[in-house]
Amino acid sequence: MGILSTIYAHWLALAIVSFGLYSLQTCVVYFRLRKIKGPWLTGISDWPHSLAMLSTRCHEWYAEANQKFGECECFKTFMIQRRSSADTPSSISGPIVRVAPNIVITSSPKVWAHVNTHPGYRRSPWFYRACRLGYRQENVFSCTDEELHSRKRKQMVAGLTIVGSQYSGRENLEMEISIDDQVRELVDLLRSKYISTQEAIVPVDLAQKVHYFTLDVITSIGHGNTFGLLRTDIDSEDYLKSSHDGLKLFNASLALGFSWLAHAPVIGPLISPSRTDKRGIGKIMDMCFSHVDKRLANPDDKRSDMLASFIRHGLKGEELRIESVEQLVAGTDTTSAGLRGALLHIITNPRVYRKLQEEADGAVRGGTVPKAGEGIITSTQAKRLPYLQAVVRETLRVWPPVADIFPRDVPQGGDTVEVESGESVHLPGGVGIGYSAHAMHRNEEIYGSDAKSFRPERWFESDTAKLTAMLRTNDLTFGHGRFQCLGKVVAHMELGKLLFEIVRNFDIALIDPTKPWKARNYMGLFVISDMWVQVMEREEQVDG
Ligand code: HEM
Repeated sequence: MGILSTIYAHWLALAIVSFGLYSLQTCVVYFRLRKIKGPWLTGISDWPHSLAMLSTRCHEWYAEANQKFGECECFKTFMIQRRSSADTPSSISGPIVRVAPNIVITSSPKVWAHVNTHPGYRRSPWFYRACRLGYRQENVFSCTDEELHSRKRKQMVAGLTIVGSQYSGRENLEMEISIDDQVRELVDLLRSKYISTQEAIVPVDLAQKVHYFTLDVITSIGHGNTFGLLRTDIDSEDYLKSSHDGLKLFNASLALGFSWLAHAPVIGPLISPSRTDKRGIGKIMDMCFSHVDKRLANPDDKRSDMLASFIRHGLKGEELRIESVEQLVAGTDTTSAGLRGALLHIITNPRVYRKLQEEADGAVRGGTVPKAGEGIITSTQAKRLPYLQAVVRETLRVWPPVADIFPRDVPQGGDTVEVESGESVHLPGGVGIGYSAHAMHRNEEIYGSDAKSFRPERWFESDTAKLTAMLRTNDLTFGHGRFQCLGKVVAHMELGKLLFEIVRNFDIALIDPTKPWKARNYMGLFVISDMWVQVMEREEQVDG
């Protein structure tokens, strides 16, 4: 009797055994984390998490989970203390909740810092492998192998920093000049084409122009050549659409559990992004690869940019090519989301807008920054403007530009983590633990009862201990420890310079305040569109 006829003869018995084994496995997985609560079905099924990812609002789902289900047996004392305390905040975020049978998330800065520094935790392959850009090609972000990741970081860190930074790399000498050029391009573009007056409104999609800006910055500091999107004011090659199509596809395949197919033999090479693709990430790859190849073909090129630094530090061949694509993916939607979030909060808060303009005018009058039209504010000057810096911090807090769970696998043998109240929780080995950005950065325990509101003044807190806790938590928006963002210096430079130059030159208002923008979360990155605004020249300009 053949194998098929044997299966046919015993199909019922086989079905019962399979179901029994599946149920047993589900129970075992469920019981490992039974003390940690989560939304309905998350203890036995990945579907609630998958649906949240497909909804493109998973950051909100994570935050709600923390808020509603943070009361687990492990935190009994924590919750009782909070409930009986006189200043009980209206919303308490539970420090650890379950979002899938084998995954928990935390809103505790203490736990998240521990997870990112304690040896043995490693990036969870189910998430990070889905961030590979080509067939089985690791980039620094997708890397789950600790040794390879650490080697890559060492080779790349200098290219993404500047003279006098914490890494003191004298590597990317042209970085600030390149960013200044793009700030100037964006201000000129708004001024030459999109100025509204009291007689006529000229709508402009600020989300799109900001994306042109970040893409031109990255290609300029990265490859020494911009796409020229701001100069031409058109994305004729569909770079934006290509990268967003790619993100959508990555997000859907991860949510539906198919992303592993892209690394499987035979089928993987056929479906992974490739430079021959006409759209998506493949198209972006082709453009980046061409830049790298041109540079390698001309070893006499004396440019001092990110690519030159990567080459000097030993990146070569396919690895160099793929890292140049990764910088583009990591450095555009992230900073774009930060800039758009800042601009939206500024233009919808008249008090904040006015205070920023007053600070800018005062700095011009005091001669500490260049007059409008005579130069772009330097990064050092921007860092000395306290209200501007408070607005940047407050934006990153209330609207963390990168908001996925960034899961790590707990070391084999498990680990015991301690939350802020001092209570300990044991996490079994192999369980994934991620981060709930919106729950952490809007936590009333850390930031006070108005934590959900945009109030830059909170950063002038006089209680030193409270301020220190706030600053430490806020710094986590760029990751932590050995996984911390490599582009933090670049991002801060873009934020400080562009926000200053926009507010000192223009008065901006939304066209339709009931629909400020469309924002969708794909794998933690925000694709934002339709941020229609009117831009007016400022009536009172300071002459200096
Ligand atoms: C406001 C803007 C930005 C935010 C909020 C941000 C946030 C983050 C976060 C949270 C991580 C850590 C992810 C993890 O833990 O797995 C990260 C990693 C990374 N970021 Fe950023 N990022 C920003 C801008 C940039 C820019 C402009 C670049 C490049 C020019 C960049 C390049 C990278 C790279 C290469 C990594 C991977 C580091 C590693 O794996 O060791 N980021 N970023």
